[in-house]
Amino acid sequence: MTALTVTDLTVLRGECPVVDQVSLSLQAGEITGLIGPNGAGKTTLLRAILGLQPHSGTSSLASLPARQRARTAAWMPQTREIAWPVAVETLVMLGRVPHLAGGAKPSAEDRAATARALADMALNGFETRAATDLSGGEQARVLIARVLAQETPIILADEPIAGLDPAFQIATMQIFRRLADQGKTILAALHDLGLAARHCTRLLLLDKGRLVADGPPRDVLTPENLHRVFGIAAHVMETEHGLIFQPLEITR
Ligand SMILES: Nc1ncnc2c1ncn2[C@@H]1O[C@H](COP(=O)(O)OP(=O)(O)OP(=O)(O)O)[C@@H](O)[C@H]1O
Repeated sequence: MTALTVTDLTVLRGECPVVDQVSLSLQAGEITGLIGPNGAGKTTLLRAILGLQPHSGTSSLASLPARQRARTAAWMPQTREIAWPVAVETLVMLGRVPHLAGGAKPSAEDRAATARALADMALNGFETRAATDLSGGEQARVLIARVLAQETPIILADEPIAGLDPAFQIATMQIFRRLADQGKTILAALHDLGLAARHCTRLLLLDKGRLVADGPPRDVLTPENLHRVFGIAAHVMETEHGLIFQPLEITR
């Protein structure tokens, strides 16, 4: 089942397209990594897909009314600023806002979804702590928990594992995988090509705003693409643990 359709999406900064006629569709059950070098347009593309960025072309998500969009897609931005010393549980509960009728108090289901999300990110015991007092990685886990609590069919995340230690990076990718196996659709911008290779079912490779490759990780992480787009060579190997990717050297 198609969960998201994007057609000819273009974002201009001045005269210059930073997202250039991107078309794609994502299916339910896919965990897709959006990869590309710094400045390739990953954040801009995700924001345009969500309707947060002026664009031409169409995104099936951007065209939804705001409340329906918030019930359809959860968004984890790259900037992780938590402005207020709000309790962790309260912050995660904010993910339930799209599900509440105006002015309504959280229901038992809202509390259960919040508890599940806190447990998924190993935040039991953190509930009453001020989110601003946590470490950077702990704050990232709180913000992922808020996304999980939203329980939307689609999750868009910009560098969700940046700043997490290796165990939480793997745990987060495994949670995304579990959600995809339940029929949800995950699109995450990722710089760690090793985790992208191992955990994503599909990779979208963006270069200078253009989608230059789209397919299973082994078909996208080719020596040609790695040299042309990232300027690196890497060791890519099928193993019993899945595809292993190790960057080796700069090629230009
Ligand atoms: N507010 C802005 N004004 C002008 N140009 C911008 C603005 N935000 C981003 N850009 C430019 O748009 C291009 C794409 O930026 P974007 O943040 O989407 O890239 P990215 O692939 O997410 O990069 P990174 O991996 O470094 O996070 C870059 O050249 C960037 O300099």
